[in-house]
Amino acid sequence: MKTKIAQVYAMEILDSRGNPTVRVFVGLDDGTLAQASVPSGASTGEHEALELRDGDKARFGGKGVARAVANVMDVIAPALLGRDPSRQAEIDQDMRALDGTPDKSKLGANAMLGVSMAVARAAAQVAGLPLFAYLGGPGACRLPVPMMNVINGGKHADNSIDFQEFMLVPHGAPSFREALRYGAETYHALKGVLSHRGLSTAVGDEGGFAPDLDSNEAACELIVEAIQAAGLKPGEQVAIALDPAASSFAGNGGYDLSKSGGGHKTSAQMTDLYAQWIRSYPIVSLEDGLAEDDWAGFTAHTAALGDKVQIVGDDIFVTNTAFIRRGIAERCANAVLIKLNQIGTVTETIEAIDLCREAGWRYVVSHRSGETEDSFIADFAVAMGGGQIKTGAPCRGERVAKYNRLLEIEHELGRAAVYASAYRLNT
Ligand SMILES: C=C(OP(=O)(O)O)C(=O)O
Ligand SMILES: [Mg+2]
Repeated sequence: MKTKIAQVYAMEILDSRGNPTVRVFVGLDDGTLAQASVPSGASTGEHEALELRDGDKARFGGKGVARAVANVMDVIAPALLGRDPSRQAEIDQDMRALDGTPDKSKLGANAMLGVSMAVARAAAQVAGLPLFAYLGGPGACRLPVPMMNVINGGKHADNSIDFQEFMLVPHGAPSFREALRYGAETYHALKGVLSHRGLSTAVGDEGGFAPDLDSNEAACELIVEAIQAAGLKPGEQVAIALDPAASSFAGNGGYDLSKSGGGHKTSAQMTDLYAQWIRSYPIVSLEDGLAEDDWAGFTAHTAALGDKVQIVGDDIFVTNTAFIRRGIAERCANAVLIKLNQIGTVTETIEAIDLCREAGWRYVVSHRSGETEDSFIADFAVAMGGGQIKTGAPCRGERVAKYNRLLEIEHELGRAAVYASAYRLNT
């Protein structure tokens, strides 16, 4: 007899910014208990599925998630009791039908995703498999190259940098374990480089340093210096990825680099700026170099830069197949940032990834700037086999939880583990 869902329970917990978020427990009739916690973004795309918040100023300034929690227990739970947890796609479909809105605004994407992830974990436990193997099958052996955010700006830090994320990409390492070491050692070297120049080593939301710099470009220079100071080779062992998160500084028909005093730029001027940087620094990936509604700009941007670096769309696609499909038709990018809570169920996230695979696009499984200790995305990245994960600096518990889980998975896979060291965008 199949194991059945016997209990679905939710509670309000805190995320890494001290804001409330949803944790869901799914209990089965054989005593299995699984849980999952939902992350939360700050530089959110306009078309993301809705994160339901209470709006009651007396609790957490309106950011409470009591309504989402109640939706799990009062609306979703009764519909799932007695169901087989391995029927993930059906369960996700039924939750969507219960919600009935295009943006999940009735039940809340935070309520639905918590249930969706906890159901997957419960089913994996029943199958006697680690989550990555349950979701990815026997071929799930590829450890992702991490994108490690070591300098934070934009909406993630109160400093003078417009661009949100400057990341290390240790693509030249022989294994995930070594990649993590390259990243951690470069992170520590960067702290030394900053201190030596009298710059702040305080950190932003994702654990990267958040100094006040004279220009955005100075961040690339500091990172190259840090890679060398760590005894590693820039471009060969460790490269750079950028997420300017340009929607957050779009304005006046262009882009306002006002945090750094960099003036106003048109879409074409932004692309020229990136082209210059790509010539000067070992950059392999550029995410959201333009704003979410600048579709024509993205097409030109990809035509100009897409054969040199990976062009990743985050806010423009919001892990939504409708937007990704348009992006493929208009050649707006060559990769998609994948965030489970942008779309709100595990099944729809896998559909977005399937679309990328069909188009020959890459995909990067990603955390949010507001995270919890839940390491679901580590297993998910291995299961989906895309070979890339973005999950912050190699410090702060909520980021390190994902890296440490990837170390466990690599250990568990043993000789079968493959690090995507073939990741070479320029060849
Ligand atoms: C992780 C990101 O930030 P947030 O979670 O704030 O959207 C991002 O923009 O890629
Ligand atoms: Mg982004």
